[in-house]
Amino acid sequence: MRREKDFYFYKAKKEHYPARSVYKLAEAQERCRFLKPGQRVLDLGCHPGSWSLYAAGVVGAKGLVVGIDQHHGAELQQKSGAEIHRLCYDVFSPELVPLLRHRWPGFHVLLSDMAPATTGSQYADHQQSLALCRRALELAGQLLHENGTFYCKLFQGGDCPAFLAECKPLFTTVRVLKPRSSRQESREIFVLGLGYRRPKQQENKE
Ligand SMILES: C[S@@+](CC[C@H](N)C(=O)[O-])C[C@H]1O[C@@H](n2cnc3c(N)ncnc32)[C@H](O)[C@@H]1O
Repeated sequence: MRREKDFYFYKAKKEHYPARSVYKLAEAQERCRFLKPGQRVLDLGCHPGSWSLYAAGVVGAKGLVVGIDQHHGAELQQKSGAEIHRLCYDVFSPELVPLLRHRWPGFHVLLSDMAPATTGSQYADHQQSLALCRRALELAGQLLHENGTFYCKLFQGGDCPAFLAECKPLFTTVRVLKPRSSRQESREIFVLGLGYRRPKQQENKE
């Protein structure tokens, strides 16, 4: 689908972000203030790097951003903010969690802007997006600190309520956001989980 260069495209260019998608995180942050100085942030599907750059600016020099994407990306140009580590992995790789756990003691915020390659079938795109969201939620269970935040893109479809029902017991608050910068015709929405609560069973196992 051909994309019009709109207000957010030019704003991103002016503000030196590689993609207009940055405002889908920035708007959520302006509304809910979940990114805080000093936090460690895991950014799934980070390429080309706008969310990582934005998060690095908010968490600042004492924080850290780890971006994961199946595509290699060019080094990000940063003037200040947290150090950004980019790792080239498929999020379904079994090596990912041991590697992250070895290098960092968990994360305060897990972001996922992961999107499947769209097929033209709304049903197939929804199911593939849902698989990525479920993997992000699974990784949250393994890597997110108690009381942490989850912010995840989902292509809408019939199984949205089921996914929200899976999120609800794991967070104090679950909200669905549709930022203004997300195109009206796009089926994407964003699920925000605040206050991660590790399930009791999992607590006992660890
Ligand atoms: C919309 S882009 C992310 C844009 C990014 N948030 C930014 O602002 O620059 C979606 C990304 O998800 C990545 N992705 C999709 N499936 C993935 C997977 N299984 N593992 C890792 N990355 C994946 C894609 O490679 C793509 O770069």
